[in-house]
Amino acid sequence: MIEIHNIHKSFGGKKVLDGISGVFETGKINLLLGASGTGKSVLLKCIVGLIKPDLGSVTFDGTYFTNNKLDIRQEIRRKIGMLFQGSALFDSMTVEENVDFPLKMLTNMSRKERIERVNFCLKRVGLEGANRKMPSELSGGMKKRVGIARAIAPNCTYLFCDEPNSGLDPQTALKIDELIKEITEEYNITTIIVTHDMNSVIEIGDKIMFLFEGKKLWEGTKDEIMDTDIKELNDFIFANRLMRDAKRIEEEDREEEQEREAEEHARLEKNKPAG
Ligand SMILES: Nc1ncnc2c1ncn2[C@@H]1O[C@H](COP(=O)(O)OP(=O)(O)OP(=O)(O)O)[C@@H](O)[C@H]1O
Repeated sequence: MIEIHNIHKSFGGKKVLDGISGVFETGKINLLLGASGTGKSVLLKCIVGLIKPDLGSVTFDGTYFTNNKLDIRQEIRRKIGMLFQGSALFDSMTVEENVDFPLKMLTNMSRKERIERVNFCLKRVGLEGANRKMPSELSGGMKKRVGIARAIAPNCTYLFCDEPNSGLDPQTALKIDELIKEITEEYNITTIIVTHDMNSVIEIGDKIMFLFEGKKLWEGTKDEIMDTDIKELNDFIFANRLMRDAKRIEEEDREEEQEREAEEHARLEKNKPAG
């Protein structure tokens, strides 16, 4: 579990994060949702320690991270896997070398053990045998898979993904979402995904935190998100026509159900034996 408390961050007098607190649960997909420029990526970077918050703290499974001693921060960092926007593979390295990279940097594994681990991770993301390929030979979806294999290679406890779907067609995006969800549940990882994709919310969002202009305006589950009365959140969700249609259909179904129940009730009342 990751806990953040009262995170503030400004750049040159411009407030980007304004006192954000919350909990990200283990074995769950935790989404940071919000429009462009609302501070999602900055919050993610504050959590992993790439940006130092001006105020506030982050705790990983009870261990204080922000401003803690370097060796403790490094120990936590070793447990973090990152999937960057655009995959960020090393173009001059093969797939195998890309996935092996964090193992070389972060573990004392022998070469044989590392290659076994690389092969295991490639198989897990559906890329068995792609070891010798170069990133330039891969599709966008395959690159994301290599990025996921690289992120989980050192047995990460925490997984951070910055818009893992960007640039993918809807079908491939769904497959990548499902893969991240499966891996999260299988290895009991605390996963945080930055997104503005409502499809991801509906498909895999166990817990959602909605940011607006640097503030947390709402948090809840995907089943609750369609029924809030927060204007900014509704404007965000229903800017998407498919979401408006989904909401309309849900409301029509609910009305039909209520009518059916009322008719059934009236029928039972009518047929009640007198006295
Ligand atoms: N290093 C930085 N220096 C100055 N300003 C920054 C820096 N990083 C981010 N910002 C500003 O902080 C604000 C929030 O940026 P952030 O990247 O977190 O938005 P976002 O919600 O992730 O948007 P998107 O969905 O477009 O990626 C933006 O106005 C951005 O210009």
